[in-house]
Parts: sequence; structure tokens; C-alpha cells
Amino acid sequence: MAVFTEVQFGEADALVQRLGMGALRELRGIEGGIENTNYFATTESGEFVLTLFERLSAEQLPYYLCLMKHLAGAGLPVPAPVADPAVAPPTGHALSIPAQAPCELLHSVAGKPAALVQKLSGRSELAPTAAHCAELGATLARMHLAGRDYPRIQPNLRGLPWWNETAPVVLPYVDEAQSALLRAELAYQNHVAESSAYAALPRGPVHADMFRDNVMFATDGDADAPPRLTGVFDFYFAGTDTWLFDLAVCLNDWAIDLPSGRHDAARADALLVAYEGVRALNASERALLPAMLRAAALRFWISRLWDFHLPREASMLKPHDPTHFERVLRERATHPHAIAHVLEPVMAAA
Ligand SMILES: Nc1ncnc2c1ncn2[C@@H]1O[C@H](COP(=O)(O)OP(=O)(O)O)[C@@H](O)[C@H]1O
Ligand SMILES: N[C@@H](CCOP(=O)(O)O)C(=O)O
Repeated sequence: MAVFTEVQFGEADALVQRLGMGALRELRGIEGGIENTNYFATTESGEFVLTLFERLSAEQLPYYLCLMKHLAGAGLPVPAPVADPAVAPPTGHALSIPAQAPCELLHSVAGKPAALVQKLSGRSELAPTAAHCAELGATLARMHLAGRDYPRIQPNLRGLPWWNETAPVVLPYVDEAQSALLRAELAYQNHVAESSAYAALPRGPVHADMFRDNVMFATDGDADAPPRLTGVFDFYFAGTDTWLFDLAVCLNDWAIDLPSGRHDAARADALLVAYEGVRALNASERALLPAMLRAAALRFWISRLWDFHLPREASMLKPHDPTHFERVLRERATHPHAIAHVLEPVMAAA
């Protein structure tokens, strides 16, 4: 778990009571997560997750919290943040709202910006089958479409500018071969980002971290029933970016043979067919999918190197293994057309 900031029971109790959730019964630090401080908070009216934001500022947070509210309102299985009844939601077009305007979904706990969201039911599936991947693919495409009328814009803060800025910080910690790979891939991704095909990619609000551990599946069905996705959480790496990057992040995590980093064709196929059942990829997206799979691997290789070599103080923080995404990146760069075998059946089904 990551608890960077200890929360006193009394302070959490005061918050949930002010938000109209009744008295706090239990407050428990959560195992898992590397970015923020998370607690399960059980109150008289239900179960919630209290998150204290350790890096994101009060000016950046309304983008994520309002996005969650927007997607939940559109019927997506996303936890809705609890609003403070004493703070009036801002009026007018979102783009005209100053970043410092009070946000009814953003609170303050232990001197940190904080949010209280519904606790999702279910559990994460860390060994997904093709059926789980199909649920994921369809939900991802529905999220992309539901985000089209989301009015706020905020760049993916872990996008290309952050990779360019952070690579020099981690390069002193890697060996020569890793350094060569990192620098060559960064140059390639800067080149891709300048292309007209990249500029033509559809974009909007994307989750950008929809890994297996950020998605829940129902546990109440019978063992033979098809899996049912019950929730997506942890939107705090979201941002305005290409839909294809979001899809590539998912393919790299859900449809992979973990030891080798290779695509698992059956799971990749299921994910893509289900995605395209809701929203078809256009020609630019098909052409750039191999490049975005590399981009998604690079993004998490850099962030894992950064978290690993420059860790922050926290109780129960377990940094992720950076070598996994180094392996995935080498695999995607060496076999850029491996995904073509997966795209063929998708094309046939379309
Ligand atoms: N809305 C939620 N419903 C249920 N569990 C949640 C919810 N949000 C977070 N969690 C739990 O908290 C853990 C850590 O949350 P996460 O958002 O991944 O942390 P971090 O932002 O630090 O990466 C998750 O693995 C999950 O068990
Ligand atoms: N999914 C990322 C790290 C972000 O951690 P999360 O717990 O917020 O999903 C990775 O695997 O590197």
C-alpha cells in the first residue's frame, strides 16, 4: 500500500459527516497503489475510498474529478466523487471556469487535496481471459465516446513532454544498452508525434492507466457465467490524449504473455474486436498502432524507472518492476508487425 500521509480518524469523520455520509465507522489504509494515499472509509451510509493527492495540485484535480462525474453520469461504471453540499458547482462553460475556482468534488484533508469516491464492488482480475479482455475493450470504447462532450481540456501530464523531461533524470541509473534503447525510442516517439498521421488521430479525455489493477469484475455471478466488468477507477493519470494511446496501454497490459512481453493473440484479438464493436478504428489509427504500443511501453518504463530509482517516503510502498516494460518495449520495437496478425481478424469482423 501507499500511505504517504497518515489521516486521523477524527479528521476523516469530520469530512464524511460534512459531506452528508453519516458518521465514520472504520478507516483503513489500502494496500496497493503507488501514487496517492488511499483509505477505505466505511460510514453509516456505505463504503467509500478517501484519496489524498500527493502530487496533483488543486488546480489540476477538477479535470479528473469532473471527468469521473461526467462518465458516471453517462452510465459508465466509474465511481462518482461525493460533492460538498456547501460548495456550489461552478456555472458557465467549463473552459471559462478559472483553475482556482472552488470545486464541489475537491476537499482538503491533512493539508492535502482530497476526494471521496464510491467504493466499487468486485475484484480485479490479474489473470484475464479473452472474455475479460472483451469486456475491457467494449468499456474502453464506450468511455472514449462518452468523453466526446466532456468540456474540460488538460494534457496527459505523463505524455511526451514528461518523457523528454524525465528521461535525462533516469539515464544515470541505467546501463549502456538500456540508455541506448531509451534515447533511440524517445527520438522515434518525438518523430512520430510530429507526423501528420499522428496529428490526425482522434483524441479526447483518456484514462491512460487502465491496467488490470484499476478495473473490477463482479464476483457475485456463478462460476460459468461470462465475466462482468463492474468498475474502472484511478483516473488520476487521465488527460486529453489520443484514443489510440489509451488502447495501446490496455493492449500492453491485458493482452500480453507476461514472461516474454509478447502479445497474446487471442486476448488482443478479443479486446480489439470488442472495442471495434463499439467504435471502429480509422486508417491512421491502424497504421500507428505499432508505434503507440511502443509509446505506451516507453511511458511506463520511464515512470517505473523514475519511481524505482527516485522513490518517495511512504509506508507500504511497493515500486513496480521497470524491467518488465523494458522487455515489452524491446519486443514491440523488434516485432512492430506482431500486432498485424491480431488486426487481420478484426478487419475481417468489421
Ligand atoms: N473506487 C474504488 N473502489 C474500490 N477499490 C478502490 C477504489 N479506488 C481505489 N481502490 C483500491 O485502492 C487501491 C489503490 O488505488 P489506486 O487508485 O490504484 O492508487 P494510486 O492512485 O496510488 O495508484 C486499488 O488497488 C484498489 O484496491
Ligand atoms: N499502472 C502503472 C503505475 C500506476 O500505478 P497504479 O497503482 O496507479 O495503477 C504501472 O504499472 O507502472
